[in-house]
Amino acid sequence: MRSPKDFFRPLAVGAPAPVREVPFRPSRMIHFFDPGNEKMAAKIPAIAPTVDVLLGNLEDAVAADRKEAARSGLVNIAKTTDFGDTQLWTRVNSLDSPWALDDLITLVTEIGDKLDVIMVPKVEGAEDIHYVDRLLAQLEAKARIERPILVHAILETATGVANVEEIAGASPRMQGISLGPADLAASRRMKTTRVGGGHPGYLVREDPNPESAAGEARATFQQDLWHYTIARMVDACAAHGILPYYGPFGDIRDTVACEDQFRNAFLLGCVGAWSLHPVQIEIAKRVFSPAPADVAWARKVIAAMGDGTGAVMIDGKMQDDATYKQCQVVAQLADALAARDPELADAYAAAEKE
Ligand SMILES: CC(=O)SCCNC(=O)CCNC(=O)[C@H](O)C(C)(C)COP(=O)(O)OP(=O)(O)OC[C@H]1O[C@@H](n2cnc3c(N)ncnc32)[C@H](O)[C@@H]1OP(=O)(O)O
Ligand SMILES: CC(=O)C(=O)O
Ligand SMILES: [Mg+2]
Repeated sequence: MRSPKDFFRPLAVGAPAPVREVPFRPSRMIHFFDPGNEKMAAKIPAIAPTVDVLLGNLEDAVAADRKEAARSGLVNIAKTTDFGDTQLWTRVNSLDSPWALDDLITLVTEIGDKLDVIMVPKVEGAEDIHYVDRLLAQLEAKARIERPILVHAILETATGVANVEEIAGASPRMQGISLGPADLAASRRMKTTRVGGGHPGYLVREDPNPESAAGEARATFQQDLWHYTIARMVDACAAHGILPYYGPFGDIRDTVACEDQFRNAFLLGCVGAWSLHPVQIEIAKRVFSPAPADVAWARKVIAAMGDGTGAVMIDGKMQDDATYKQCQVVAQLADALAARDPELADAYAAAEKE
């Protein structure tokens, strides 16, 4: 294990210095597209200003015989598109695949200056991040990249979940972690056949009422299959100063359940989710932007609390140091999003005047 003193030393001569803090950049939706699919790729310049992150996907959902087309398509799009202040990420193939090495070599040397984050699938432990970390440093040095490319891990194997804390802290490059519910379900041998979301069979049932007739219907309540993993991922990320994300919701037509799943993740601490289809962009934007009324309330509490100590009553609710800190989380997120999103800035300003 490296000495803590060496943690922030570049891993190759000529590589840029690692970041000491992960910059918070809005990333409410990570919009996936297949760069080798001409129809999808043609839409990217128009989609770019509407999303926080565009991600050129090279892994699952790209057929084996289209891997090279996806890789070269991404190089071409990155070189020819003006992304404004929208981030460009990629998801490379898994480290045990025949494509991962060429993905990393090609992308960093050709478009490394355009890439903000590389998402690594099926990360199982710190050793996977260490491998990518050193290789990226060598490639950055070779390509004379001036700022480090960050790394995002997908949590999608049982072993990865067991090691999530060490993954989160494996490198100063670690930007965040996304839940990968589809591969994780397979890895855990769950008996689902979906990409994220709930399942009607995973439920609790109210107790029988001894006063009622036998056979009377008893209410059931569907439970969240992902609660444990998301909460664990959020804690690991918060402990290491990196960002947690819900991943994909595969039932594209069920926009209501998608919104619910995204909101559960938002309330538990996630900063964004993946959009697989254009219809999911607005859902993520709505859910991962704090509601104007909540922001106005947070600012009211902060103003009333002064230095944050003591206890006060506001509208019948006790406020103290801990609610003050929660309100700061909401207000700081709102400030960061409003700086990027003028419509949201207007909505926040209007709510404060009410
Ligand atoms: C478990 C995981 O790993 S999840 C991550 C991997 N999966 C992905 O990345 C999937 C990305 N999304 C997709 O491939 C597609 O959205 C699909 C296959 C789910 C649905 O695609 P379609 O059947 O074409 O959907 P639909 O007909 O509604 O598309 C409408 C239009 O939006 C376009 N479109 C669909 N998805 C996207 C996208 N993600 N980005 C940009 N444009 C898109 C389509 O090309 C189509 O264009 P057209 O009107 O010019 O024909
Ligand atoms: C996100 C992803 O890759 C999965 O759910 O498997
Ligand atoms: Mg997966």
